[in-house]
This record gives sequence, structure tokens and C-alpha cells, in this order.
Amino acid sequence: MTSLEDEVMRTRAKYEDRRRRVEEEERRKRLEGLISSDDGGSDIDDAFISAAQRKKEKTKRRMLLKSALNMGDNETENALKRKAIAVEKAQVEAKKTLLEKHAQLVQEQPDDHDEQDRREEEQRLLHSVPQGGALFAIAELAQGVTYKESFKTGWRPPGHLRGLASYEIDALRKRKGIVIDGCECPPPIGSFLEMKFPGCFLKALDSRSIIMPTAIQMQGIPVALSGRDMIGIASTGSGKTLAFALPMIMFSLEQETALPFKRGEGPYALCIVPSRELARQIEEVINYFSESAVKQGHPTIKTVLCIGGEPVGQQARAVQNGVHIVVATPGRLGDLLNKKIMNLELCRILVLDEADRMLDMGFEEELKNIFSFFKDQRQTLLYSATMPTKIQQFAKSALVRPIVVNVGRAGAASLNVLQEVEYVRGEDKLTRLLECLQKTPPRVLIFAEKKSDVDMITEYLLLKGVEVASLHGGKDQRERHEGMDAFRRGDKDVLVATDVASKGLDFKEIHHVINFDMPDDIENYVHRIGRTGRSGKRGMATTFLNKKADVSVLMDLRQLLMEAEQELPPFLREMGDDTEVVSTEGGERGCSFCSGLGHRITDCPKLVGIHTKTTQNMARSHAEEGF
Ligand SMILES: Nc1ncnc2c1ncn2[C@@H]1O[C@H](COP(=O)(O)OP(=O)(O)OP(=O)(O)O)[C@@H](O)[C@H]1O
Repeated sequence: MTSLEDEVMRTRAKYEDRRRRVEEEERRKRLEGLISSDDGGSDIDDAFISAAQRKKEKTKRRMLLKSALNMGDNETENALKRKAIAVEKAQVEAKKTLLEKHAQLVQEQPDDHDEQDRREEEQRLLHSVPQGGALFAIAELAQGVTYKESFKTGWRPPGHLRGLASYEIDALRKRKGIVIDGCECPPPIGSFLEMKFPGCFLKALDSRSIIMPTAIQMQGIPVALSGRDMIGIASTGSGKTLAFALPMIMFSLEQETALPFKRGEGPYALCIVPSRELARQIEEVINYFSESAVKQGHPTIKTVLCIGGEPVGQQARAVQNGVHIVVATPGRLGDLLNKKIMNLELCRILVLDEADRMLDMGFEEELKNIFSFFKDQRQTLLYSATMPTKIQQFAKSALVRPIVVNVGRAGAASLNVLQEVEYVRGEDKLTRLLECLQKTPPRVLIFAEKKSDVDMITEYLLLKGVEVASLHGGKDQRERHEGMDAFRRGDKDVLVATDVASKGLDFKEIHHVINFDMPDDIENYVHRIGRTGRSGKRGMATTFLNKKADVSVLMDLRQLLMEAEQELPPFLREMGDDTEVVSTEGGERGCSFCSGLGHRITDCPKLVGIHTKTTQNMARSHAEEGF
């Protein structure tokens, strides 16, 4: 046996032992009733909770969080150390004279004028970002068409919730961590039954062990069913797909029942997503519920997948046969619309999943083109786990009386993921990767920025006898599909992928996400690690960093780890003090342009990128026009 294999065996034994101890600890806690099996379930109907009960719940949550973070001896030790430092600081403070305290206060106080100047500069910067106009229909803009009223639907919340006072509804939201912005928002609903879904949906949910709605579903589904435009923000793996898919199917069923769709008609609902794999996954969810409805005697809901890499002819025929729901990626959808194979004349519901990512990934022009095909008002639902302030502002201006539903901070990492960060030199990455694979049982997802790195890692792991599949944009559709499927089925233990697999994909039982390198922006990091720790389960993420990582993204990562109460490695700890970066705009945390917590808008690398690009474009067009 080589020394490396020897080392790997030892590491594996170490982790096996650790895992066994963690499992034993979990079992013990469960027995003690610290981990309740209905976490995420609803108890929304009992509006009033006693103070004692609330205290008990708070303690339970704290214990849950502690176990979610998988606190080991080291962490506990560090927490004690932090506490000791805080006590020491407080003692020093107490010994200071009043004069000393005053002098310190004056020193710490920001100069009012400086602060004012900074606020003005930040505002100026925020408004100086060009808004490309995606989400607006050009024809409507040109004709000055604006919609003032939301859609009216026949759906109503159950009577006992309609009768609640607004402070009682606010209390329900508060208990579930739901924050809303927008007028006349329907109340959150704590059960699928009370959302008035047909029995076949309830049965289908039940057979997938989906009993109670998650927080985003409690509020997002009533908003969608009452016809309102919305922006839904909730952490990765929190069930956003059903929050938009169920209303889409329900409305389509209602339409088909009232007046069956003929050849050439439809789609009635359109869902646009950034990757082919995500589109396929959403189509499968929709088909599952549609089929369950058919079994109970409801009409068939036809869903067509319109994605690149597949023959256009087949998709065109399916669309032309009459379609209720289309799930698409922007490129192929634009193609079908431009060639007049599809139209959006009847389309009334528009969903953009991972909306901010699509704009960030440069799909803006495609989206602008697609929006120009809308002939009438539509209900727009935007969803993501990350939604930078600027995109929210812009989206709000394009939607009709939108309601923003927030569960947790936009851009926060899932608290179900234990995040570890390691300093690994470039030349040591592969061997360390092999060791890291032993940290958890399969399945493991490895992310790398470059396609060439994905291929290189895959080859290395194959040589080492690991059952591995890979996925990136350079592969043909058949290879992409086969790799994904093998991993989904569990035939492969490891999937190595670029960011094409980082958004929205829901693989069962991913225990570990390894970032072979740090992505360029913090939002991608949040989406990547969010492939584990889904649906209330726990997972682990390991990120390799070295000198090549961008300082700004490291500062964002540092704050993100602190926010999730994760341990900082020494090299990240040394990068700054533990104070939060607070934007001057309304006390907002971090950058008011992107989701980064580690910098202000004045230091935002993304903004610099946009300004550089705009300046270059202007210079190019001036040159072309002979200036
Ligand atoms: N109410 C629920 N109870 C239990 N499990 C649920 C519930 N709703 C959805 N799930 C399951 O949770 C998993 C994650 O859901 P989903 O893919 O919709 O997350 P998401 O919020 O869209 O995540 P991402 O931000 O990564 O796209 C899925 O396997 C889904 O079946």
C-alpha cells in the first residue's frame, strides 16, 4: 500500500469514528426530545403562545442550531474562549473613568458630515447602475402601458384567517420568520388543506412525505393563489419550487376545466430557469402532480420542456398541440418565440426561478426579447435564495403591486450546512480532495470554476477508483443527461461540476459539497453549498482557499461564516475585526448593490465590473460611429 493510500485509510477510520460519535450524540438528543421530528411543520393555527412555551421553543431552537452546526469540542472551547475575552473586555470597560469613556465615545463617533457625504455617494452609485429593462415588455413601455391592478382570482384564504386582526397575522408571520413588504398581503396558511388544493394534490404531497408547508410555502402560495405579483426569497432547499409549481398547476387545471385548450393554444403558465437540468427537474415535479390529478379524474395538464441541446422539432410539435405549462431556458425559449413556433398571447403566469442569477449570468438580453412577446398583463413570480437589493428594487418597479416575501436574509447561507474552509495550496488540492471525500459517506458534489478543472478532477478520481460522474457546459446533452442521471440514481458516488449544477438542483442525500475553488461571487457560493442541507436535513461544505482567491469575496465569505456562527480559520480571522459592515442606507447590512456582507457599495467589485463594461461599450460605439 502506498503512503497516500495508507494516509487515506487512516483518515477514513478517523472520520468513520467521528461520524459514529455524531450519530450517537444525535440519537441521544432525539431521545431527549431536543430534535423534534416535525421541524418546519406548522403550528400556525394556535396564534397565542404562552411566555413559558415561547421560552421553551427558544431553548429548543438554540439546541437545534447547536446540533445543526455540529459543534464539536473545539467549537465549544472556542465559544468559551470568546466568552472569556468578552468578560475581560467588560471588566476593562468597567474600570474606565467617565472622562476616559467620553473621550472614547467622541473618537468612535463618525463625523456627521463624512457620514452624510458617504450616504450621498452610495445613493449616487446605486442609482448610477444601468437598468437593462429585462422584466419590462418593450411594446408596453413604448405604448406607455402600465398595469395598476393585480389579477383577481376566485381563491380566498380560509374564513378563520380572514377574520384575524392585522397584528395577529403579523404575529403568525413573526413566528415563522416571514417578513413581507407590500400592501394587502394575504395571511400565511399553515396547511396545504387550508390552501384549498384538491385532494389529489394532498395525496401526492403526502406520498412524498410532504405534510406541512415550509415558511416560504405558507406565505408564497397564498400570495400566488390570490393573483399577486411576488418576489420570494428563502434559503436553499426550503421548498421554493412547490411554492410556484402548485399554483401554476392549479390555475392551469382551472382553465382547462372551464374551457379546454385547443391546438396551437397556450402556454398559460411559463417558467424560465437558468439551466437545462433545473428545467428538467421542475418539469418532473409538475408532471408528478399533473399525473396525480389525472388519476383522480381531472383533465390532463400538458407540460412541455423547451431547453437547448434537444431537437427543436419535437418541442415545436408538442407546443403546437396545445400546452398549459412551458418550462424553459432563455435561449431555446427565445428561439421558439422568434420563429413564431410559440406565442405568449394566452400566457398569464410567469415564473422566473433563480431570477437574480439569470440576470447576473448575462441572460438579460434574452429575457428582454422574451418579455417583448407578452401581449397582456401577467402575474409574475420571481424566486431565489439570493436577491441583491438592486435587483429587488428594479424587479419591484417592473411588477404590479408586488409583495416581497422574505424568509431569512436574502443571500444568507442555509443554517443546515456546516461550513469548513481550508487553506490548500494549488499543488496540494487533489490529494486533499481525496482526503476530504472521507469526511462523509457518499454522495458528494464537487464544484470547480473551470470546465478543464472539472475534467482534470474527474480523471484523477477515476484513477483513484472513485465512482464519479461529471457535468459542465462543454459536454453534449446526452453526456450531461447520463452523468446527472447516474448520480441521481446513486450509481455514482461523486459528481464533479461547474456552476451549471449549483443553482436549484435537488439531489437526494448529498452529504458533502466540496468547493475545489472559491466562486467569483458570494451568491454562487451560497447556491453551491445549498445543494446539501436541504429540506431540513443537515450537510457539510468544505471550501479550498489559497492566495488566488479574490480578497473582496473572501471578506464576504468571512462575514457570511460569522453570520451563520461558523468557526473562522485563522487566515480569515486575521483579515479583519469582527465588526459588521453596515451600509449607511437604512442600516442595511453589507453592500446595498450585491449580496456581499464584507464590503460597502463603494468597494463593490461587481459594480466596478459593470461600470467598466459600460464605459468600454460606450467607447466602442463612439469608435464605431467615428467619434
Ligand atoms: N413542505 C415540505 N416538507 C418537506 N419537504 C419539502 C417540502 N417542500 C419541499 N420539500 C422538499 O424539499 C426539497 C427542496 O425543495 P426545493 O428544491 O423546492 O428547494 P428550493 O428552495 O427551490 O432550493 P434552491 O434554492 O436550491 O433552488 C425537495 O426535495 C422537496 O421535495
